[in-house]
Amino acid sequence: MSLDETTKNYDALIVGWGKAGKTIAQKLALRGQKVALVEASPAMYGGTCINIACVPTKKLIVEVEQALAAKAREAEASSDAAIFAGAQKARNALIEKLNNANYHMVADKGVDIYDGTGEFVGPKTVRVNGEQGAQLLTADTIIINTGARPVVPPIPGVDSKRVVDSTGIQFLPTLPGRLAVVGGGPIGLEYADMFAQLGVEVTVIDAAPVPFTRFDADVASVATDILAKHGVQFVNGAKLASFVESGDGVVVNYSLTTPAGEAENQELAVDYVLLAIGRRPATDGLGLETAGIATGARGEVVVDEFCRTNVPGVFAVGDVNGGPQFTYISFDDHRVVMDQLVGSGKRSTAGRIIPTSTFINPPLSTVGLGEQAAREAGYEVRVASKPVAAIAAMPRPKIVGNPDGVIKFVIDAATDRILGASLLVIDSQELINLVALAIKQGLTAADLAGAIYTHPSSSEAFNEVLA
Ligand SMILES: Cc1cc2nc3c(=O)[nH]c(=O)nc-3n(C[C@H](O)[C@H](O)[C@H](O)COP(=O)(O)OP(=O)(O)OC[C@H]3O[C@@H](n4cnc5c(N)ncnc54)[C@H](O)[C@@H]3O)c2cc1C
Ligand SMILES: NC(=O)c1ccc[n+]([C@@H]2O[C@H](COP(=O)([O-])OP(=O)(O)OC[C@H]3O[C@@H](n4cnc5c(N)ncnc54)[C@H](O)[C@@H]3O)[C@@H](O)[C@H]2O)c1
Repeated sequence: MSLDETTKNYDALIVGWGKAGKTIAQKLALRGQKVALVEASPAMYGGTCINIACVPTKKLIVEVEQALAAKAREAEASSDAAIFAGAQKARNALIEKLNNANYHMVADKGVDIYDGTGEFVGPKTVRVNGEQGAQLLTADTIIINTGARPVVPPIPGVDSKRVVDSTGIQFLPTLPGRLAVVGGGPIGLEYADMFAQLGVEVTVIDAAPVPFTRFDADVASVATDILAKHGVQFVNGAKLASFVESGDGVVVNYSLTTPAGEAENQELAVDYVLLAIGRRPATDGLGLETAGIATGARGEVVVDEFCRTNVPGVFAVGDVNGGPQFTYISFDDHRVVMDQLVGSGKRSTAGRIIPTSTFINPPLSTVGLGEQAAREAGYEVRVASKPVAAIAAMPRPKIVGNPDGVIKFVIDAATDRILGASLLVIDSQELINLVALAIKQGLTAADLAGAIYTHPSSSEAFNEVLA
């Protein structure tokens, strides 16, 4: 949209092209409402997930895995660098298409799109600061959907061009020989595993005491071994000090604590550093104070279980409201807000069962309570667990050539109800959704064990593990 000096009024205004916001924009426009969407950058039409996060990272991972599998079969092997370059090319082609498709998905439904950063200048007034100038917009309903940004620690050398974030690493000019991944969360682990499988010397440096620290210890140990087998090295309990560029590389300086409690300085020379130590709600510069919209300690917009801020008519959805940072949570936030705007107003974020998948190879997926957490919650716990390679009733991992991993269920011994699961196995990004539904419906281990599954599939593991 071109910008002019008069204030434009809308029924609904969405600030930031996130998953929730773009879905709400389309639905309200189809209902005949006058809707505007403000996005800081055309390169981000469609939001973080499709442009720089979930989709491009999984495209890179899949391309690399498929090319490596082909390479293992071929007599004439392509180089790892060529495989990486091919994966980048495929990634770029896909993302360009999706960015364009996302633009049309919204614009073609009659939503007015404004290029520029949105900034509140009053409780119900947003100024778009664009290249062409400023534009004032008002609306009865305003939805903040600005996502999150990488956390950047205030340490020397952090602005080096050899220190890249989860976006920068997708555009490395060549495959590095040595990579330090600072942060062993999902971003760090997914990239670490992919680059290690490409023959890169990868070291994950994390502040947490052990790798996969948020998972059950036995599952974490199997996952750590698999990544170690792929070539990933882990440094845990690290305190980051600085990055120093040196020649064609960069040195990571950090310290470890000795058993005597003393700090021991360490350094690691690499070609690049991927910095992935978390993402913070993107509220800087949004003018929330001017609008009187409350924020919390991490900068998140404070909302209730209906995604409502303290200002009537203003909602915050997705990463910016400080909830779990997943695209599907943003999608669910959209359902909550739509129910407020045009439904019964009853749907809320309370009581969500939230599965997760970390796309290492094989993927590690979880839902519900871990073993320790279940015990701490007072349950008498039964654990049903089996290494994937030992599950006779599930030949699929052997068919596809990846029998690594473990399947573990945490069950309430008193009722036989499923409390949680950790699935480190091929296809777990699909299986975990079935388990999440089972937990939501209060199903028992016997229900899942007794179900009929197709063959050869991955879900038939449940016949055996839960028997
Ligand atoms: C590398 C990576 C991999 C990930 N992988 C997965 C995955 O596999 N599965 C998964 O579920 N989640 C994954 N995530 C998390 C997921 O990407 C986010 O949770 C999700 O995209 C958040 O969506 P959102 O609706 O909050 O907003 P976003 O999609 O983040 O959109 C926010 C938009 O607002 C714009 N914006 C910001 N400030 C302003 C402003 N002031 N004015 C106008 N526009 C503004 C931004 O440019 C952006 O386009 C990943 C994240 C990263 C970084
Ligand atoms: N597959 C998926 O669903 C997927 C994939 C990628 C990202 N995401 C989402 O994006 C979010 C952000 O991911 P992330 O991996 O950046 O963050 P994270 O918060 O999940 O993990 C950050 C890691 O960095 C470590 N860390 C924090 N400060 C540190 C420091 N100063 N020095 C060393 N280590 C430090 C933490 O111990 C932790 O292991 C995730 O929480 C997740 O919700 C999801």
